Amino acid sequence: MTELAKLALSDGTVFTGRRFGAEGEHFGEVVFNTSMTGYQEILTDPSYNGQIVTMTYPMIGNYGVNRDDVERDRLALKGFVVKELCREPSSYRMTMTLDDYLRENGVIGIEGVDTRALVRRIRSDGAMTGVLSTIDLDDQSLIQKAQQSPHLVGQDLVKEVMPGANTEWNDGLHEISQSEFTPQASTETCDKSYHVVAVDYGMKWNIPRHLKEMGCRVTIVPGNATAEEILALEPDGVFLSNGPGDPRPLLYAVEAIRGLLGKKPVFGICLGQQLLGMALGGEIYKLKFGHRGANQPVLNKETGRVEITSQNHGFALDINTMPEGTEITHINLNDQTIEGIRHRDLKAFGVQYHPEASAGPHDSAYLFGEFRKMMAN
Ligand SMILES: NC(=O)CC[C@H](N)C(=O)O
Repeated sequence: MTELAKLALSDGTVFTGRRFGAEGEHFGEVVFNTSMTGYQEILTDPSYNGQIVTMTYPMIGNYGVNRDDVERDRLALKGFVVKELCREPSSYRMTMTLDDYLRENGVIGIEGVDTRALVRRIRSDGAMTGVLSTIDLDDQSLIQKAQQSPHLVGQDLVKEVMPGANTEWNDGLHEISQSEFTPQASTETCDKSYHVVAVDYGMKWNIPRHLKEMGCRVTIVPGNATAEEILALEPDGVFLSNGPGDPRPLLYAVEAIRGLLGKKPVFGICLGQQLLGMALGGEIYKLKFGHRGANQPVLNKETGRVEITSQNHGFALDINTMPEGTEITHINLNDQTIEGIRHRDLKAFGVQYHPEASAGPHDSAYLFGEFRKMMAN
């Protein structure tokens, strides 16, 4: 059994490292995440379907993995790249090492990569396709595969991660997040048990946990549910989830959202916001290398406050295409891109970042409360 692994990029760069996790070969869009912790939440976030994720923090795996910090029961990402894997993790919550976790879940890991050099390539040339392999270690062959692999743009990656049927969601937030840092949403109890239908394009579970914690009844429906199917459930509000890939091919979702606008309050997060923006008439473009991390500064234009946010996206709404009636409520302070929109008359709003955190700061958890207020009025 070989211990080596290689990551080849479509620009011809090859990184050699040591294998951990599963063996095999996968292609994906190579992206980077700047979070210092939260690797288990990142690994289980379905929005990484189709991507090979590089962690910029130099040591990963030091607290192992546990049963609770999961955003889904399946790993959708295509590979995991780290500078140094911690082989002697320690945490009272730990049930397994990261190495074993990736092996059990069939995800290839590579360690010993100069992640700073890799990130500089992605930052200067933009996100690109790569191939991660433990079975083919021939540079030229891997580069060729990276160049011939399909690009993530234009593909519907939601259909691979969305659920097949409706389900009820019953879990609140984990006890560990109920400390002195308790998210504001959980302190806002509903005066009545609002029924939220959550459209699942690959939803992170901390979102329905927040809604449940607030006292809502939560029904999860597949990402391809029609407006009629959603309205038949008689929701008080509709939530549009995060999800993987390019939003532009997801015309079935845009059509469903158009059928809901003006009839029910709508709240979207990340992909959900992008689809909401498209339904309102806005256009999407691909960012050069995206925002992925747990400390992205966002200006709330209404309050003037800066929220430190958790993010994971490679596409964005084009600020110049947002139609009349749609306000830009939040702006990214690093690159001035759209981070939040609202249409008052249609009772719809969305954010590009992740108020559910997991992992990340809880500055924006108030947005779940905003959704509750919208359902109340
Ligand atoms: N986390 C998400 O919902 C990501 C949205 C979309 N797939 C993007 O990359 O921009």
